[in-house]
Amino acid sequence: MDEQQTKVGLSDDELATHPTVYAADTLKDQVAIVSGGAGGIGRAIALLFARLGAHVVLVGRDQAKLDALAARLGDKASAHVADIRDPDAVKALFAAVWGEHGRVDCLVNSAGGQFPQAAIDFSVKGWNAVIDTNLNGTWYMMQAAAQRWRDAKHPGAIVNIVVVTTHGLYGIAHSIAARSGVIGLSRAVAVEWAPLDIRVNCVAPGAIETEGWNVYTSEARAAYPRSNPMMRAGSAFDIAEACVYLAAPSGKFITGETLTVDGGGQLWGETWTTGKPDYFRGG
Ligand SMILES: CCCCC/C=C/C(=O)SCCNC(=O)CCNC(=O)[C@H](O)C(C)(C)COP(=O)(O)OP(=O)(O)OC[C@H]1O[C@@H](n2cnc3c(N)ncnc32)[C@H](O)[C@@H]1OP(=O)(O)O
Ligand SMILES: NC(=O)C1=CN([C@@H]2O[C@H](COP(=O)(O)OP(=O)(O)OC[C@H]3O[C@@H](n4cnc5c(N)ncnc54)[C@H](OP(=O)(O)O)[C@@H]3O)[C@@H](O)[C@H]2O)C=CC1
Repeated sequence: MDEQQTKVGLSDDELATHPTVYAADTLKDQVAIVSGGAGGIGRAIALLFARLGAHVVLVGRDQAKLDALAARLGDKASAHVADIRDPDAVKALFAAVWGEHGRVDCLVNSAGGQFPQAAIDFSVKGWNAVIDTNLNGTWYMMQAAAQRWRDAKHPGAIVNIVVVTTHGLYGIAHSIAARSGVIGLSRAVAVEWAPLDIRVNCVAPGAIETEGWNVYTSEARAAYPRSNPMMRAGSAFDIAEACVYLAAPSGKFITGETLTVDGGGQLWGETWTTGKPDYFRGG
C-alpha cells in the first residue's frame, strides 16, 4: 500500500445530489442488497438506489462504516455485517433480510478487490484470498439469493461488479481469473435461472476513482486516468447508474450480459497496476 493515502472520488454529498436520468420512483418499494455497500462504488450504488425508492441493505465487514452510511439514509437503509467468504454468514444474512422485509428484489455484489503483484510472485495464500473473496464470496451471495427467490416464487435481479477482463489491465492476474469466473458463472446461471425469472448480469468498471485505489502506488494511480481514450477516470456514479439500468425494468430483457463502463479502455489504453515494465516501453 502506498504511504500516501488519498481521499479519492466523489463525496457522499456529491453522490447524493448528482443529477440522474432516472425517475425518482424507478425502484420504489424494492429491497436491494448491496455487498461492499459502504465501499467507494457500493456506497454510490446504495445512495442512488435509495434515492430512487429502494430500501438498501448495506453489507460489509466493518460495522462502523456501514452504520455511518445507514444513518445518513435513515429508513431507506439498514446495515448487516457479513463476510461474503463465509457461506453460513451469507445464509444468515439472507434469512435476516427476508425475515425483516419479506422480500428481496435485487442483489448487487460490489464487495471485492485484490492487491497488485506480478503473477509470478503470488503466494498460495494471496491467490486463495483473492479467489475466495471475488469468486467464492460472490457465488455464495448469488446462490443464497437465488434459493430464496426460487422458494418464494419471487423474481430477482443480480448485478455483479467485476473488472474488465479482456484487455489492458495488468498486475492483478488473480483478480482477472476470479472475475472471468464470475462472468462465466453469470452467463451459465442466466440460462439456468431464467425459468425462475432471475436475471444475472455484470458491470465491468474501468478506472473509477474511489478509496479502493489506495492499495495502488501514487505513480500507478496517477496513470489510471490516461488508460482509456477519454483520458479521464470515471466516477462511482457512472457505475451506480449502470447498475440501476440492469436491475430496474429497463433491464427486463437483459440477462447474462456484461456491461463495460470504462471510457473505451478495453479498446485502447493500458493499465499497469504494478508499474509499466521497461520491456513494454520499448527501451
Ligand atoms: C484502471 C483500473 C484500476 C485497477 C482496477 C481495479 C481497481 C479496484 O479493484 S479498486 C480496489 C478495490 N478494493 C480493494 O482491492 C481492496 C483491497 N484489497 C484487499 O482487501 C485484499 O487484497 C483482499 C481482496 C485479498 C482481501 O483479502 P484478505 O484475506 O483480507 O487479505 P489479507 O490482507 O489478509 O492478505 C492475505 C494474503 O494475501 C497476500 N497479500 C495481501 N496483500 C498483498 C500485497 N500487497 N502484496 C503481496 N501479497 C499480498 C499475502 O499472501 C497475504 O497473506 P500474509 O502474507 O499472511 O499477510
Ligand atoms: N475502483 C475501481 O477503479 C474499480 C473497482 N472494481 C471493483 O469494484 C468493486 C468495488 O470497488 P471499490 O468500491 O472501488 O472498492 P472498495 O475497496 O472501496 O470497496 C470494496 C468493498 O468490499 C467490501 N469487502 C471486501 N471484502 C469483503 C468480504 N469478504 N465480505 C464483505 N465485504 C467485503 C469492503 O468492505 P469492508 O472491508 O468494510 O468489509 C469494501 O467496502 C470491487 O470488486 C473492485 O475490485 C473494478 C474495476 C475498477
